[in-house]
Amino acid sequence: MAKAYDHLFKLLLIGDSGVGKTCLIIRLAEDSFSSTYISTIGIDFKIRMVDIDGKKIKLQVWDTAGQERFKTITTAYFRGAVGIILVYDITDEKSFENIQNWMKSIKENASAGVERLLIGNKCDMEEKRKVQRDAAEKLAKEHGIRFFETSAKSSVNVEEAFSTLARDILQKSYRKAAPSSGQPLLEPGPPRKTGGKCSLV
Ligand SMILES: Nc1nc2c(ncn2[C@@H]2O[C@H](COP(=O)(O)OP(=O)(O)OP(=O)(O)O)[C@@H](O)[C@H]2O)c(=O)[nH]1
Repeated sequence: MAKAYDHLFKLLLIGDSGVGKTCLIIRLAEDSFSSTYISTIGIDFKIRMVDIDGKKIKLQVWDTAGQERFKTITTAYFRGAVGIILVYDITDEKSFENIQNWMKSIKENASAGVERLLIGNKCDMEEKRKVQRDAAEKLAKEHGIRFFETSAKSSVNVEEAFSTLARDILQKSYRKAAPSSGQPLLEPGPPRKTGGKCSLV
């Protein structure tokens, strides 16, 4: 029987409580949204298949609890992830400031070559914006990672963010498999600058 997928990528979403991690995963896996807030207890995951450059990728997306009291449990899952998405809420300055702490936590707990991506969620709430796009772009650049503004509610950039991360991981795995060539074996993905535009801005 043919294998159902070519690669399995374990991804992890981290960020303060209430920024929309669960909603982003539900948008990705089920294409739905609920405004009822049920804080995640511990950790959970959902599956989504994506097709990247003709490869079937099974994304196993882990949802962590943002609350401080679950930190010991959630950081234990960092090590197994090949990709980590750091999420803040564009209407919540504190959640953006805390991205630095989440970065530190990745350094302390995740595997060395883990691929990271920054998301500013809730970009449908432009009138309540507290975090300017420029500031987030600058932070992403400093860390050499990509940045997207998303809305789990309005389904803006959610697919794009996850697909881009999956593509970057895939490219990296091919480079690793053929280190002597120094070239990716697949077509290169989009340019490495920060990407994504909240179309509702
Ligand atoms: N307007 C708007 N609200 C959102 C969006 N994403 C999430 N929310 C709302 O924000 C609240 C928190 O969302 P969750 O996805 O539960 O947040 P979380 O980051 O998983 O929170 P913890 O589980 O406590 O870590 C809920 O009321 C959601 O409906 C979005 O893109 N736009």
